[in-house]
Amino acid sequence: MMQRPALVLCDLDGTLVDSMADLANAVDAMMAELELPLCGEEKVRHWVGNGAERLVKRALTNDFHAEPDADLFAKAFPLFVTAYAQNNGEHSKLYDGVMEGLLWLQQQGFHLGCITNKPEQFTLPLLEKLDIKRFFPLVVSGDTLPAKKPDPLPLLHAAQFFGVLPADSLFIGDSINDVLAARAAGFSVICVSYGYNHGQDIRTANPDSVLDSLVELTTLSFN
Ligand SMILES: O=C(O)COP(=O)(O)O
Ligand SMILES: [Mg+2]
Repeated sequence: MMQRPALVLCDLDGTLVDSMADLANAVDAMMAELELPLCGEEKVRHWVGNGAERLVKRALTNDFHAEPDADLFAKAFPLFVTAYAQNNGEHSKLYDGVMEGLLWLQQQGFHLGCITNKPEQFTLPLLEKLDIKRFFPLVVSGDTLPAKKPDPLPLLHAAQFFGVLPADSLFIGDSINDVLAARAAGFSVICVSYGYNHGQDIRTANPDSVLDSLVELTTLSFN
């Protein structure tokens, strides 16, 4: 049984929102403009999770870790930003159970925040469009602070913002980056089974618990 948290932070892409179609379309709009081979949703799905710059680098190199030519990246990145600014939210939707889960978290009286590696210019319109911005008094995006997940900084910042100890805090995410950030920050961590974890089963990252839907939050019992 998990200790009752005072603060619950939620990841965005792959946890609350299925944003894959829009992300993949924006990546492929960039690739098309560069006259490079299109990537498609299946590859892009495995590349999401470390922010927009890393996503673009993975697309340009067709590799998870490689660095593209600096001039190519400098040309490509603004193309991605323009394309995603245009289609952000077009085909993105909340996963089943998210609204019920968020309403329950709110009813419990937990402090709530959203911590994403997505750049702020995309995060805020997407939260607004899907009508979930209202749940989160604090939103920390990938470029809000000097470091993003898997660095613990955004989580520690949120704990400090609300005046809550990390030991009384819970992170809900979908990827190894979320688990690593939560562990480094001293948070508990619950993961969803359906998100984007670079093609790996999130159970291999050993979160405290795995849920198939956020509606299952309503059945958790806390100490
Ligand atoms: O933009 C990304 O790489 C993923 O964002 P997330 O942290 O909301 O999953
Ligand atoms: Mg995610």
